[in-house]
Amino acid sequence: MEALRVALLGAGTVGSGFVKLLTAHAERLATLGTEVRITGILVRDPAKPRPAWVPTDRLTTEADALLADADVVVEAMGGTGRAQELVLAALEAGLPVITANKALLAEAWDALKPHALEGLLFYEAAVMAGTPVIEPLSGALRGSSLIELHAILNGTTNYILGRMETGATFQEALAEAQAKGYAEADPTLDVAGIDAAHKLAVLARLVADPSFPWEAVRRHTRGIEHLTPAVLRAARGEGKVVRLVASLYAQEGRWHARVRPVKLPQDHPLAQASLSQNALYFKGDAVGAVCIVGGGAGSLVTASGLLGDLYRLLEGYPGHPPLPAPVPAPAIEASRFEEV
Ligand SMILES: NC(=O)C1=CN([C@@H]2O[C@H](COP(=O)(O)OP(=O)(O)OC[C@H]3O[C@@H](n4cnc5c(N)ncnc54)[C@H](OP(=O)(O)O)[C@@H]3O)[C@@H](O)[C@H]2O)C=CC1
Ligand SMILES: N[C@@H](CC=O)C(=O)O
Repeated sequence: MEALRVALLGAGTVGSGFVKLLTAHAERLATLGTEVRITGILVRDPAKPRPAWVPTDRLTTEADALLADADVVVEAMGGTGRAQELVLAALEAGLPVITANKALLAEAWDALKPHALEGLLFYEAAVMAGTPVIEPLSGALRGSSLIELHAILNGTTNYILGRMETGATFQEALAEAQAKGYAEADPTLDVAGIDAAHKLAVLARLVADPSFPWEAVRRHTRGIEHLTPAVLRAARGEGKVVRLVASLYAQEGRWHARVRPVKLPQDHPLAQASLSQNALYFKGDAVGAVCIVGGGAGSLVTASGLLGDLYRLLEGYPGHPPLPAPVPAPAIEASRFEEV
């Protein structure tokens, strides 16, 4: 049986979940004729306590040696600093990279895009965790041109808003989301809308424009820091819920991206996403409306997306390709939501 050497970058919430799932899938993976072996796990502090199933003898701080001994890199470190250096080094050496890091994908796209076009970059877990959106948007839904897309893309803020509706304060709800492993290492990225904006930038390159600039999303991003239980109660009184919604729509002949809290009718498809769940509403010219709802954050939910990509790689499929060319912005008025 062939061996596939995996270099895992990170053993935090997502990385440790990946180790657990990979172990559970060892036999099924072997039926594909490959023994998948984690050769090392890059961390900052090997002495930190880890879940029992993380093999502490494989923890390392030696990134170069780890990459030199790998067939594939699974990146669950986060950030745009060291993660960017290592991911680019791996890609430039021709190694496939599976990543959950939407900040990197959003902000370092110019450097990553040529490798994505080569089929080396797999990133299902980066948007809506293990709930599939990258694969349908870069595959089956290419048969339709985008009319508009609206999505709840951040589990932490959706959890906070849901918990505030049932009596928690903002700070209590945020602390719970952190304890459950939903929040970013810096939770400002969640509550200020930046994490949702990162994910929207990733989606925009799959459905609107392969070079959609990160800055065009970031400068139209607002978070949920100003929301209070009283605001959420008032919305309920109108039959609405307040949610952080990321939108991509056409106006005056070009694509626009927005992330902001809006009032949604309680029966809107996006409002079906509860607590840490996410939801995506895609309207295409031929397929019509498609809605995908599921887990959007957390250890195993995200690790499932990483492992799904590993299966994709082992089955011989390339990574997720951006659009080959921009989709013309249609002259159709998009849905409007009331901002809060
Ligand atoms: N949490 C979630 O629900 C989801 C997270 N993601 C993404 O997955 C990635 C990881 O998130 P998460 O697991 O929550 O983050 P954590 O902070 O829990 O884990 C990060 C891991 O990376 C290691 N690490 C970070 N920086 C360095 C560095 N410079 N050198 C070596 N090791 C480093 C840390 O080491 P050490 O343990 O020693 O500190 C830790 O093991 C991020 O990109 C995040 O956005 C995506 C979807 C969902
Ligand atoms: N912090 C993120 C984690 C998943 O991407 C979120 O809350 O959605």
